[in-house]
Amino acid sequence: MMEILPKTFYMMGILFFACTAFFLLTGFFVGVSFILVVVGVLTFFVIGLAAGFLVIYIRELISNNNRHPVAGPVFNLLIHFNRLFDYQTSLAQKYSTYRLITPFKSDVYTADPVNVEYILKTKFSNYGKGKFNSNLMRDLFGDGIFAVDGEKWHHQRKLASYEFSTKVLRDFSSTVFRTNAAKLASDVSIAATTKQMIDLQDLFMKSTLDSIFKVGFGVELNTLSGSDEFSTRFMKAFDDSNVIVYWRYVDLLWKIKRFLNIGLEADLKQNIKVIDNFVYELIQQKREQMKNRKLDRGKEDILSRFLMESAKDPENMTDKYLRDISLNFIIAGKDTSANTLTWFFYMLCRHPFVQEKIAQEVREATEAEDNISADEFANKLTEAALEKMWYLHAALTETLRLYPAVPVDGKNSEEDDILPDGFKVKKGDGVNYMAYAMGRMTYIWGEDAADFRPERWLDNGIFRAESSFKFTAFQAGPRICLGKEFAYRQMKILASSLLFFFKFKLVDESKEATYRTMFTLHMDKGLHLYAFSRL
Ligand code: HEM
Repeated sequence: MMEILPKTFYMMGILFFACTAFFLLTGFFVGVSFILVVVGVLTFFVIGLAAGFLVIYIRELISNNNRHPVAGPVFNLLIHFNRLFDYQTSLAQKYSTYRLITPFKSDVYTADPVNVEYILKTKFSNYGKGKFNSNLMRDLFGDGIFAVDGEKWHHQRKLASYEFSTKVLRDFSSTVFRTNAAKLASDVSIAATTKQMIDLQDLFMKSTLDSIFKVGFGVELNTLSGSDEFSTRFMKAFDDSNVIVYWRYVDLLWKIKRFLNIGLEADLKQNIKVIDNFVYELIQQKREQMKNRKLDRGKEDILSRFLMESAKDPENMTDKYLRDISLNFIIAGKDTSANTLTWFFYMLCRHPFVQEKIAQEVREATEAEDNISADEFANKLTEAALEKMWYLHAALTETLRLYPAVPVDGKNSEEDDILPDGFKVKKGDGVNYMAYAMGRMTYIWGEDAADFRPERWLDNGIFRAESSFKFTAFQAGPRICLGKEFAYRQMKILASSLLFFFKFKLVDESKEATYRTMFTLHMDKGLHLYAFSRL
């Protein structure tokens, strides 16, 4: 019955379409206007498609094919786009793993740590980014580490892993973070003295962009000082592209719009031009630096390492490939840490007791005096001092549990498979793990899952990590985030500098913060605060 039903509907659809075409053509010959004919044909075409999809949907809904429960059609994502991650959370409360039906395949969404471990580690080779994700991301991410699998991923991962593990990079990055933390504290100090409102998200974005340029590419950017219009344009183009490319997941017509160069796709093209100019200029500058041996740190930054590789293998490591690699590192290094810090300060304003506790911990760990300057204080943020800040570490982790910088992450199934929960996945299905929803599940974190409680991460005052398949903010398995340690160090240095000198309050306590739906969990319209000097 199940096989006959859709075939009958398809036949009816074809018959319906043929009759329509016949009548419209007849109408055309007897003098009905061409526009009417086109509109008529298009209308019936859309109705035909909708009927076809309805058949597929009903079939998936009622068939008992040992597949995950159907939570709805993929169009539900479009309806709930502005609150997408909360919509996914509400579904995950009903089913730990569920499916959304698209016209061509199923998209599986899971919040089950056992399935997550299977996808990200046990059967890693079956769950890559896949063609679907790569095609969608390619215009912006190109062949960078976030968008590729196989040989290209291996190559980039290997070179970057080596770079991240060196002590030189670690020491140099700490120095850069301290310098930027002192700059940030000075900026906030001016706002505190003049009682001006600040957008902390904007300041964090600038600060983390400056850091990734200096550490990753050995280039001074200084967006925090606001002097460079070129980089400000780049940041705006970059954020807007992130939103538009994410929108493609719910826009079935994006390829047609790209072909016709209309709507958001036309905007994306313009934005990518701005981004490309910026990144190619960076690569050019870097080449000059290396040629003239003006590079003070020689081989230690990530871009230099890739440029040296490209000199050995110019055919494969083209400028376009270098552009992709660099851009993916900017995405990785800028938004994730800045967004996490933003939600962290939002949580501290909502929980002033936690804010005070961290300020006290910072004071004790650094043994800093009240009259210290921002630069002197930054120098007190040594590795030893940072290591003593367990409560701060726990509060950042608690923030990432509730507000993971990458709220949902998509893979693709290469072959038919069965997940550990016993349900089937088909070749070509999307398989996503939902870090945002997982952080809110009582079946993972207990009855107080929705509460912000840094204490849940502490055992006798010492930080206790959880399984990376349960706390998935940094992904897990062979593709686990390469910058995790780097990110914690940067976030701890920036947060402790601000909390030592200032107390923060929301400008509007009554307003609940929300996100702008995109790849990263960006706070919509920024984080507007007042800072008050503590000293
Ligand atoms: C709070 C901060 C951060 C969070 C929550 C975070 C989270 C993640 C997540 C979820 C992924 C997997 C993304 C995917 O495959 O689609 C990832 C990958 C990655 N992250 Fe991070 N990240 C953070 C900071 C950083 C920083 C600062 C860097 C570098 C400077 C970095 C470098 C990378 C790289 C290179 C990958 C790709 C790994 C691979 O595919 O093998 N991350 N990160």
